[in-house]
Amino acid sequence: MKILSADQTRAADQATIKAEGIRSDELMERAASAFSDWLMDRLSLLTPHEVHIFCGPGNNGGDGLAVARHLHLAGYAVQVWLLPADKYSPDFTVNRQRLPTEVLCTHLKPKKLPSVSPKATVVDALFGTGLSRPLAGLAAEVVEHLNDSKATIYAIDLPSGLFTDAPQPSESAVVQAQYTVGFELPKLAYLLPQNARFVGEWEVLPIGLNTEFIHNTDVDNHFVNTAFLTGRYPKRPKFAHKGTFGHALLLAGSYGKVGAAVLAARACLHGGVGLLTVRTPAVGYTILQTAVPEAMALTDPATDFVTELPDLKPYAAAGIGPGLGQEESTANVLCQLLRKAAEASLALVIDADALNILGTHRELLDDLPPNALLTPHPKEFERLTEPAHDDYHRLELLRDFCARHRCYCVLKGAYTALGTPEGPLYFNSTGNPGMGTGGSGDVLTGLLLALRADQRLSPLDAALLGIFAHGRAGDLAAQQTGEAGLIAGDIVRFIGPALAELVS
Ligand SMILES: NC(=O)C1=CN([C@@H]2O[C@H](COP(=O)(O)OP(=O)(O)OC[C@H]3O[C@@H](n4cnc5c(N)ncnc54)[C@H](O)[C@@H]3O)[C@@H](O)[C@H]2O)[C@@H](O)CC1
Ligand SMILES: [K+]
Repeated sequence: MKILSADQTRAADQATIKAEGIRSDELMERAASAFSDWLMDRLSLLTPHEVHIFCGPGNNGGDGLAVARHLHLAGYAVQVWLLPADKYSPDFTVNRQRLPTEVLCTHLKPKKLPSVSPKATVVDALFGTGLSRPLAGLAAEVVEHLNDSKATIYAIDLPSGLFTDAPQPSESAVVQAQYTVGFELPKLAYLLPQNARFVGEWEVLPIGLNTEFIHNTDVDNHFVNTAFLTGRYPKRPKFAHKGTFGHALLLAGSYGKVGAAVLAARACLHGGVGLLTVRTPAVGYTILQTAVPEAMALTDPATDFVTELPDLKPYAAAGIGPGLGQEESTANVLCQLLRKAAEASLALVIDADALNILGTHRELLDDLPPNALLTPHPKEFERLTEPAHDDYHRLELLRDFCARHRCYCVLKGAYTALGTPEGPLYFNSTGNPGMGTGGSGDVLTGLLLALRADQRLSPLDAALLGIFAHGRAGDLAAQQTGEAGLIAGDIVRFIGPALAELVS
């Protein structure tokens, strides 16, 4: 799914209105009735509900007024509260006139705000994508009042006070919604950790925005769901052989961290690789041969950490990092690998300690071969770039980093973001908090290594599929283990089923 900016959303509205020959209030009616149906599915008519709808002067307020009418006609006890303004949008005015006279509709006054019980349902329709500056005065007072009320707040399109595409000043007033319900496509603001306490859970409802306009619009950000991946992971051909799926080399493990190599190796095998060879220090030999008999062990001469790069000729892809340690001779191995990878046409996946080595030897970043795939979490990423002021800044750093080094970079988080050399970012939709557990990243590295070795997949598709399947495997595993009980090995067990769902 494309993620549109506020300006692009406005243009999509206009394109829809023009293409279908409808009035703008008819499009608003679609949005309002979709929201009302969604809300009424959650509110039972049997329990009396105090529903307060707070409306601003623009089309977000217009949506709120139309929702008030729908709920009233369905039998809910609704009260509307209007934010006074010099000017109201035309569609606000249309819906103000359409509101049945029995619905109580009151202008808000400073220092005399209505009492809202903690049991009440509040619809926040103060401001949406038209917010042009942080809230102040009465609007800010209303927002603080709603946040203090402890009522359940449902925000239409955006929690009021939150910008669509940029950070707002840290002290500004923003509604803390339990649910945010948008239209047609998700917004960037929904996906960032710093906005989680405002956005709450979110959902988007279809309202039939013009598909041709959306198709022809170039965007900076995409949201990756199952539909987005359709056609990217082909069925394994009947006459396929080990070569089709590639021979991967995994450089991983050091004394005390051979488990990371085991997890990555298992994930790689379950990710469908043709052949896997693992380079570990000698201390890993017995462990690996016992725990992962399907992999070949290519033991380093040193006992406790990897010191020598093997011949790269046999391999289609190499993964380096899980449990590797940061010894100087290991750093040399990484350095040689980077220098030789391009010549050997080797796809690279770089994780964990290999990223930390890059962080302390930043000059090595200039040697990254084209299309290398890096998988840092935010702290590791900042070691490669600079500290970010906020989540939006971090995404800009990601975009710049990938463009400068012609690489793919997976910034791990709740909505993991994939940066690409071409510029667009791709936000993943699978995964759960149970996956914040030791070894989860090693599993991702192994899976990505398998998909980068698969000769049928482009670097972009391999990365998108791997990130999505990793999260989905975690979701499938959590259904059995619960989130707290989930360990990295459980994710591995569900890689196969997660990938199977993506075959198309
Ligand atoms: N495709 C869509 O997404 C659709 C969107 N609609 C709704 O339309 C909304 C956008 O409507 P608008 O563009 O009218 O914008 P808003 O309703 O978000 O707000 C615009 C109004 O607020 C004022 N304003 C902006 N910042 C302010 C501030 N800090 N303090 C006080 N006043 C401020 C502006 O002067 C203007 O009057 C969306 O968020 C959505 O709810 C729907 O009606 C139709 C379909
Ligand atoms: K709102």
